[in-house]
Amino acid sequence: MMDTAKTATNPLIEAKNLRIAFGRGEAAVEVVHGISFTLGREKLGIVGESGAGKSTIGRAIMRLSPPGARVTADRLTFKDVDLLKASEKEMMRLRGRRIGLILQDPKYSLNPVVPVGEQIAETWRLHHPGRAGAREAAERTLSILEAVKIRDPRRVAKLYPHEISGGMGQRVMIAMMLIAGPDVLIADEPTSALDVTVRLEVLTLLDELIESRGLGLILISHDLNLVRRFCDRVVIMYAGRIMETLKASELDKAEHPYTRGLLGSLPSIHSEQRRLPVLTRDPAWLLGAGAAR
Ligand SMILES: Nc1ncnc2c1ncn2[C@@H]1O[C@H](COP(=O)(O)OP(=O)(O)OP(=O)(O)O)[C@@H](O)[C@H]1O
Repeated sequence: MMDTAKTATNPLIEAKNLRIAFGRGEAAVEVVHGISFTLGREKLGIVGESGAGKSTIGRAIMRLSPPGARVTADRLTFKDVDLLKASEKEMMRLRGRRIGLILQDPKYSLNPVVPVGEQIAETWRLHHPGRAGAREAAERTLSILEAVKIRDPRRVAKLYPHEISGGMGQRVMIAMMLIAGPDVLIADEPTSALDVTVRLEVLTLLDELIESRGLGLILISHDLNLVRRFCDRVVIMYAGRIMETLKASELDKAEHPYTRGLLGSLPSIHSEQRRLPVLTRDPAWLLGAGAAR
């Protein structure tokens, strides 16, 4: 599948033949098998079952792969920065500042002993060292809390992470990522821990912020239904390979058997007739069916 002109001309992130393996020498196991995709100023979903390699890809882009991981690619870039070759100092500037990461549970990302407002203000100061005034940081914090639609931001800013709900925690995380002024957000199952109503609220907010600020979003999820609703394009992954890349609006027309299987697993009045295919063989056989790399 060809990329749209929007993403092909000026990608924010480009991965070409990205491979990720864990372990060394003969014991090395490749879990991402040479995948390629681009991200423009758009919402790109990466969907697949557990173990497909989605989170591993997100971490490789941030260069936060665990020790023992080997990441290689013909190209892995953020704008003109080579993410495989950039110095650690450059990566520290990129992370948080230009590429924000939102994980499933804000409890693991927030410092439990610091009020949330202070953590957001600290992020602002870290990324704007020349303008480090405490007053400006506090004002920016209140205005970003308002932007993520937190009511009574002055009160909330003083709360500790354990005093806020899961949905509020994700709003705080989004605020903390946005205050740095990034180009790209990577959200890895950002709403999986939330109940349905709050999930929709948080995704709608994320959607509005991405659109109004013209950012690129990679939304990593096992939930095709959610991704098709919020994303412009969808990368369908299975066992470390991209089966197919499609516009979300074209998902219904997908011909690839794996995508059709995933679609079939969505609840419908005919759901008893629609089953996920059981993939017992190497998924390479599926690649013949019109898959993008
Ligand atoms: N640190 C690691 N060491 C060895 N193998 C790993 C490591 N991290 C991930 N893997 C393996 O890489 C593969 C991809 O895992 P990954 O977490 O990226 O999948 P995922 O699609 O994000 O799944 P989930 O939705 O369950 O998070 C899996 O087979 C997993 O066991």
